[in-house]
Amino acid sequence: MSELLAFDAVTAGYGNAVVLDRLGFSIREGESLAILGRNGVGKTTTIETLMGNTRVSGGRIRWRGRNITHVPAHHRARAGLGWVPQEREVFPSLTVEENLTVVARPGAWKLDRVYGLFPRLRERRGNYGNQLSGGEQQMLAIGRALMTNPQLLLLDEPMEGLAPIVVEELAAAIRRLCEQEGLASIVVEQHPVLALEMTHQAIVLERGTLVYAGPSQTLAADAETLDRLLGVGMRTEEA
Ligand SMILES: Nc1ncnc2c1ncn2[C@@H]1O[C@H](COP(=O)(O)OP(=O)(O)OP(=O)(O)O)[C@@H](O)[C@H]1O
Repeated sequence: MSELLAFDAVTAGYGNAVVLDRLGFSIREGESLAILGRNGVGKTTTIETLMGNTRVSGGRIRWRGRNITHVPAHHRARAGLGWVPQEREVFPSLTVEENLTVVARPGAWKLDRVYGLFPRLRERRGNYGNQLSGGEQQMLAIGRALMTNPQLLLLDEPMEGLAPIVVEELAAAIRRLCEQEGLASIVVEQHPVLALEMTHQAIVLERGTLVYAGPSQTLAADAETLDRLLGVGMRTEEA
């Protein structure tokens, strides 16, 4: 598998405030990566930096081998980055189906395939965005990103505020995307147990710096490291 994305010692932040400090990691095609860390360590800023929304003052971002460090944000989205923002941002006055079709770009992901992944969206196809539950909105937000036929799906805390039963349904869909559909993804998550179950590789940040990188399964089995870096005991954590 060839390399899809690489952060090479990226230093970035907002204005003069530096948040990411020489951050380095990479993702190969078809690979999923969990970005973990406590509150405020720079997880969302990593995604914002990838999307071109921060000020990069050092290092380099490579996308399929090309240096995109200073490529404007709108060009990056078109290059195949499918972002599902934390706020979900579905259009409230469009139906589910309109929300999906309005962003469609050519490729293998079409309405039927999205409905296959999220049967609930098919059932709600005629409902407006503002008539959906939080879980359905999240499914729609992911479905919208898929309709753009991305090469890398970026999920920022997809489970936030959702009921446990919906979390299970979403986690299964995201796992299917990574394992069966072979779509590369980055998952930012507060719940390490869940994130590690959904991904191949994991990194942990502390104050904008990389403090751990390795296979998700290895980290999931390492209760001591999880506790030390993330303050969670695997046995006691509730997903
Ligand atoms: N738009 C912004 N302007 C200035 N500072 C910001 C901005 N967004 C985030 N920050 C700061 O950057 C730091 C990292 O925030 P970030 O949201 O990336 O962390 P995070 O790991 O995603 O946290 P959380 O898990 O709480 O969402 C924080 O100190 C935050 O206050």
